[in-house]
Amino acid sequence: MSEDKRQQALDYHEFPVPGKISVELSKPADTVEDLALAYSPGVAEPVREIAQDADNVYKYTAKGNMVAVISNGTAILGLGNLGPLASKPVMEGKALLFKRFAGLDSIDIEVKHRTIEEFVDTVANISDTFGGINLEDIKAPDCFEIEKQLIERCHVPVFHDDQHGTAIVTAAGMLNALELQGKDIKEAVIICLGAGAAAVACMELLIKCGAQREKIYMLDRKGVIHTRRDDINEYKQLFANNTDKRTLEDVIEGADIFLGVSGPDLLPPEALKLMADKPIVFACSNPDPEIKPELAHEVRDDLIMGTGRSDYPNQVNNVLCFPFIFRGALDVRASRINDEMKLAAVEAIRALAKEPVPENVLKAARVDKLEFGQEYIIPKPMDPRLLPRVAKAVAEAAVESGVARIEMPENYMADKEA
Ligand SMILES: NC(=O)C1=CN([C@@H]2O[C@H](COP(=O)(O)OP(=O)(O)OC[C@H]3O[C@@H](n4cnc5c(N)ncnc54)[C@H](OP(=O)(O)O)[C@@H]3O)[C@@H](O)[C@H]2O)C=CC1
Ligand SMILES: CC(=O)C(=O)O
Ligand SMILES: [Mg+2]
Repeated sequence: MSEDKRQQALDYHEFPVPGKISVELSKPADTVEDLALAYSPGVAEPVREIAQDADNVYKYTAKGNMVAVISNGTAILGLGNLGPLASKPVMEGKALLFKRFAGLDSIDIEVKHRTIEEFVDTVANISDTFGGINLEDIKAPDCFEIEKQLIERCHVPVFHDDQHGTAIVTAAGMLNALELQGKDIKEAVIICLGAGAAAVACMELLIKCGAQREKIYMLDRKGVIHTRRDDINEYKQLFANNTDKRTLEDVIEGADIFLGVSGPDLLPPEALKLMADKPIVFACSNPDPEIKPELAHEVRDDLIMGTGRSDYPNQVNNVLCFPFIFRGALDVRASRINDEMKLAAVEAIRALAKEPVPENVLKAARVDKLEFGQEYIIPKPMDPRLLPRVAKAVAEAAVESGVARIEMPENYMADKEA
């Protein structure tokens, strides 16, 4: 990032007030009458109602529209384990996106802890306060155990965004990119650089979309994950390939897909040259991708390229999912976010990229034209149609799969479709 842009980013966060979120009141609190309703004595009435029937909490408090963004700062974007406090700007950023794109109130919570048990206890003990829990930037393999335990213990949806939000958006973009490149997911040879939270979830969801496990080569810092390695955890084990290939260069020759969910500049241009015709490269590490798009386009003119960033075409980033999947889940009070809801989100995101793009989206994206093709495989985050399309698809899937605790609201999202 240039010095100029760096300062701009710091100023954005510092001025006119520090940070990116604040709390606003939804009720008047000006007069003695207002205060007698908002606080003592009036507040005792909803207290009594909730004590009698816990469901009344959705009627009388902000719970039903509130998501907690919770991190321990152990895998902050691709910057690594920089601790809970340093993760705060990212978590405030996620809260900003929840509000901006889905109207959901959101608060960031950064947890200092020693053991997985301590983290899980902390989150489980406060979870009833919120309509949903969005876990963020927690490193693998801890994230898998943490999410599993929290799903068991919490009464509201728990969703590790780096796993499932990333996987949903990757699958949506990948299916479109494969279609454009004329390739079949069942035949595709897939290289996944990174073997953590995002990698494991992305590969599992691509398999649900038709990818063949044996055609996937996953790599961590030590190279290819293969069946003769004895240093891999149970999650990497699921992707141990029975192969003699050991390095990125070994596996990438003739591959159709490269997904980077690892770190900056880890895909050398020489390796990209080895890929099959019409390759797909999603270099999703933030803020710095596994290969810069300029460099990738220099060595290949037949590729479809995506990154996690806002300032290049094809932003493959979980922002296209998490605001909307929570919106849909909360609006039907889903008890969990299941595979049916995830696959519904994939299809809804994917389908939107094939529709004509409205003028206001072009304006916000600072482009003259966007048309389904190499440079536009996935919607822009500021596309207002994402909210009604994805939230509705998710809510309907929740109802149909039996995890919704209330019925589909009448004319759900109709006003947002205009
Ligand atoms: N665009 C998007 O929407 C998203 C992008 N990401 C990006 O994906 C990356 C990983 O995030 P996440 O999965 O949450 O983090 P994790 O900490 O869970 O996993 C990181 C993985 O990257 C691997 N890795 C790191 N450096 C190298 C290297 N030099 N060579 C090979 N593998 C390497 C690690 O290997 P090992 O297991 O050996 O330590 C580990 O498997 C980050 O850059 C993040 O920004 C994540 C989520 C969403
Ligand atoms: C986008 C995101 O969540 C990440 O890079 O971690
Ligand atoms: Mg993240």
